Amino acid sequence: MTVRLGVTGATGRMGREVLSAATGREDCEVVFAVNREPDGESVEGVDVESAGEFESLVADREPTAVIDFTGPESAADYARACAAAGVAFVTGTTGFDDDQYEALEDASEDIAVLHAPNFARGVQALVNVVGDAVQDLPGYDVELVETHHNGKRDAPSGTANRLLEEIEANGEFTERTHGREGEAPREAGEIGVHALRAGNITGEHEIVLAGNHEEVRLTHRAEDRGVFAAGAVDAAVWIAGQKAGWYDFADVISE
Ligand SMILES: NC(=O)C1=CN([C@@H]2O[C@H](COP(=O)(O)OP(=O)(O)OC[C@H]3O[C@@H](n4cnc5c(N)ncnc54)[C@H](OP(=O)(O)O)[C@@H]3O)[C@@H](O)[C@H]2O)C=CC1
Ligand SMILES: O=C(O)C1=N[C@H](C(=O)O)C[C@H](O)C1
Repeated sequence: MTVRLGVTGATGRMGREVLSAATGREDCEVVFAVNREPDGESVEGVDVESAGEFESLVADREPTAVIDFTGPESAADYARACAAAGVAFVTGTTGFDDDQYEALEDASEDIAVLHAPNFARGVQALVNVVGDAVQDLPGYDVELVETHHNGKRDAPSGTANRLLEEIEANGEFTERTHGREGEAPREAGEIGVHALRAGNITGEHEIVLAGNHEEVRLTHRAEDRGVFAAGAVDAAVWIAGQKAGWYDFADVISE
């Protein structure tokens, strides 16, 4: 079966990569792409249409799934529109507030919704191991450093927040310290969280565990945005066969 894809945020950094990844595959077809202000542009041979046309494009072109990399407010709106139209929704957008995230969760009652703050397979592996590392090293200090390009809006990154959930799962760490300044020494139960924004860096996440005169560093470095786009297209192809519900990238990888 060929999966019919709609793409939002088509002229953005990730939208362009998604179009490049999707148009190079035989198991999917891009049936439309939209951006907020497209300016008559085409990306990878796909005409980019106005976001205002989204609902009529969905009705006319009948996508199986929509892939979204826009911003939290628009992703929540697209989730609602996809739910109304019965179209599966895959989003890699990060930086949601509680209400926006709830809109995605509500949509998953009617359609298949998959949200992943990071579509790199290596990040999923990091998510899988970080909790074990914390568990195996009780009493060690843990700090997280994430580094991204200077155009990124949200901090800490969505991936950092996901990793922090894993680190906090066993209850040893209860307080996030964002950045660090002043005179007080580090306290037990504290995780330092540091966001760097510089140049064109695609995305790096490092967890430092230190104690007992030793240190462990777990690092993921994305070398190219194509890795995220490939994962998002894999997710959209996978979700085409799924019933309404909430999914994450681990569900895609585990099959
Ligand atoms: N899960 C993952 O693996 C990854 C997630 N991300 C996340 O994806 C999101 C996008 O990142 P990135 O591509 O770098 O950001 P960009 O700012 O480069 O791209 C976002 C695009 O969405 C467009 N846009 C904004 N609002 C709408 C709307 N209502 N309808 C259609 N298009 C809209 C923007 O248009 P305009 O410029 O005109 O506003 C822009 O072209 C971020 O939240 C980021 O954190 C990024 C990389 C990987
Ligand atoms: O905005 C980005 O670029 C990225 N955002 C995601 C995040 O917030 O975790 C994933 C990746 O690190 C790139």
